Order: sequence, then structure tokens, then C-alpha cells
Amino acid sequence: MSEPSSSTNAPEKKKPIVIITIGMAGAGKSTFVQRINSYLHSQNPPVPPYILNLDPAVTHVPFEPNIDIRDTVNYHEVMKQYNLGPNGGILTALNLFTTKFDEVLDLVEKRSADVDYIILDTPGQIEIFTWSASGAIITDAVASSLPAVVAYIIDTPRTTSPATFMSNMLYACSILYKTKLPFILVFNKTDVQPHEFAVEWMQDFEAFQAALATHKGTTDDEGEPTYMNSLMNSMSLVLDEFYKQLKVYLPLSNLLASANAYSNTMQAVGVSSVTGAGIKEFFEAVDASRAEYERDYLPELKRAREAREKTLQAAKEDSMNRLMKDLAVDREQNPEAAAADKWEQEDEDGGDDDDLDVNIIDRSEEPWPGQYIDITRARPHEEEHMSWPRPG
Ligand SMILES: Nc1nc2c(ncn2[C@@H]2O[C@H](COP(=O)(O)OP(=O)(O)OP(=O)(O)O)[C@@H](O)[C@H]2O)c(=O)[nH]1
Repeated sequence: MSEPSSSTNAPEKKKPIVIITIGMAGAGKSTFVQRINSYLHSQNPPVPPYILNLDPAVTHVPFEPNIDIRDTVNYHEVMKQYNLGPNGGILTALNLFTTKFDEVLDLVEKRSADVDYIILDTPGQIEIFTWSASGAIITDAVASSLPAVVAYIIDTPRTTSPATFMSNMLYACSILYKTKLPFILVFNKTDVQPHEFAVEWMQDFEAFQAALATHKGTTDDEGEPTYMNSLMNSMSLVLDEFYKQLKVYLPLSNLLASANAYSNTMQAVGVSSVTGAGIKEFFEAVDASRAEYERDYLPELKRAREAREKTLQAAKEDSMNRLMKDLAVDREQNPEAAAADKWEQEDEDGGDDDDLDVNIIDRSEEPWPGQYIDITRARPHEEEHMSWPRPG
């Protein structure tokens, strides 16, 4: 771990790596973020991370984030003003915040010389982050300026049934393919349920098939496989490809950590956010992800940018050509109207009305301002004792 550097141009200082924690509601994301935060503080010397909370609806986070979406957007007011339900409120709050994400990135980049890890805690309503435009914008923006890794938090005790396990893995697989970022499967709550069963299912196709066969509801009254069973069999074949990219961190004594398991890309780690077990291994996986980001993600990003530039340029040229052609035809057919054609410059120079007056606060730099004018920025007062039910 590198020491915090005081000089801004220290050549050996690596860029910090961004850990994007994603997971189903209740999987333990916030507890996990708090655990890795305290682990980093307990290092010698301490390596305090820079933490961003992106969950506008969370009532309590067990850590002090440096940037908190709740300081910028008041989720309750957003729901009230836009007449939205809980999920719509979270999505709109996230959209509003995303309009100012460049400011967040500026703050993060300003601190990047002093921190080794930047941690993002995302909303528990996983699909809001993973499948919304704002979630994608945030992930892409972060990953295009700094090395990034997705930590997909799994509630291990609630994944012991083959069907639940498979749906969780399909979700993980879809996020991996969507973000294309280095990926760590974090099997959380191993103090309650060790995750070896999951590793075995991922590494041994036959073992998963056997678990499926003995699972309740896999055959109908006549002993024939149910539709669900056939579907799961087919899906497990698909997932087998996904698992092939797996690298597993397990105690050396465990025979499952066979040499061929150490291959590439995706990694799996068992942790307990309560006891702290496995956190060291998690950081080993994070450090390995940095190399992968540089090897795989960055060149791909460059290629995609170049391709996008080319497509944009071609589209611009095409639409300009068509416009010129249309104008020429128009002038020929209607010379009087063409002569009267005027362009009002003032319309173009109008004010910047759409720009929301929303400011991002870095709590570690600025004192708590405590005064908000825009209601979308108002933070609920502690004394209101408002206890809103968590959505979802
Ligand atoms: N036993 C055990 N419980 C855990 C662990 N991690 C989290 N929990 C518990 O799981 C519950 C959910 O944890 P949170 O950290 O709030 O989960 P979350 O994913 O942030 O939840 P949302 O905010 O709803 O998305 C809490 O009761 C935690 O105490 C763990 O490693 N072991």
C-alpha cells in the first residue's frame, strides 16, 4: 500500500482505484463499505479511503461519506414535488445528482493524489443503479478517469438454494457484461454461511447439476423435470462460460483452491462484514483488478472512444450533406421564402436556464453549510424525527 503523498507530482504515486459496490437490498453493502473503511484506517500507516454515498433514500449509513448524495438532493422533496413513488424518487434524485457528476469527479480527482481507494456505495434498489442511464453515466465517467472495479455483494445465506444462486449469478453476469469492468463476487455474511458451496457450484458443473436434481420442485407429480428445472439446466450451461473467468481466493488449506482456479478476470472472495474475515483477500483481489483494468478495460475504452468519434463524425457529415441538399432543393422551389429566411441570433444566446443550482459538497473540505435555498438541496433536519419506510 502506498503512503499518502504530500507532493502532487510524486511520480511513483499510482492513481487510486474506485471500488463500486453493488448488490441486492440487504446484501450488506453499507456494512461492507464500513468494514473496508475501518480495515483501511487500521493499516499502518492508515490509508483512509474517499467515500461516496449514492443512495439518496438511505436513512443511516454506518460511515461518514466524503460526498453524500443526500447533501445535494432531498429524496423526500423530489418524491413530493414530482409526485413519485419511492423507486421513482430514487431514480429522479440520482438523475439530478448525475447532472452535476462532473463536479463530483473534479472533487475526486483533486483528492486522488492523497488517496489509494475511492469507494462508491450505491442504492439498494440495484436495478435503479445498474439499469438506469444515470447509473451507467456515473460508472462510465468514473471508470474512464480512474481504475475501477465492481464489488458485487452477495447475501451468502440467502443464496444457498440453486434457483436463488442462479438468479443472483445471472444478475452478476449481466452487470459484468454491461460495465465490462473487473469484477469481484463478494460472498458476504460468511460468518453465518460459509461460501464454499458457491465456489464448488461455480467450479464444478456436475456438482451444481446434482444440487439442482435434489432441489425441491425440480420434478412434477409424474417424476418429469419441471419447466423451471429445464430452464435452470440450460441457464447453468450459459453460466458455465461466465464461471470460466473465475479466480477464487480461499484459504490455502482448502482443496477447492486448485491451481487451475487461478485464471483471469472475475474473482470471488468470501467475507464477513461483521467479523472482518476475508477483507484482506478482498483487497488482494482489488489490487489484482487494477492490472486487469489497465490491460483489458483501458485499451477497450480507447477503441470504443475512437469508434464513437468516427461514427459521430460520419453521422454529422451525413446530416450536413442532407441538410445542404434539402436547402438547395428548397431554394430552387421557393426562392421568395429563401430570401426571407432569417436567423435570430438572440435566440441562440439565451440564458442558461436549464442549469440546476445544485452544488456538490465535499464534507472533508468544507464545513457543513446548513443553509439551503433550493428545496432539492434541503437535507431533512435531525429534529424532524422523520422515519420513512425504506422502499422496495
Ligand atoms: N451476520 C452478518 N450480517 C451482516 C453482514 N453484513 C451485513 N449484515 C447485516 O445485513 C443487514 C443488511 O445490511 P446493510 O449493510 O444495511 O445492507 P445494504 O445492502 O446496504 O442494504 P440496503 O441499504 O437496503 O441496500 C444488516 O442487518 C447487517 O447487520 C455480515 O457479514 N454478517
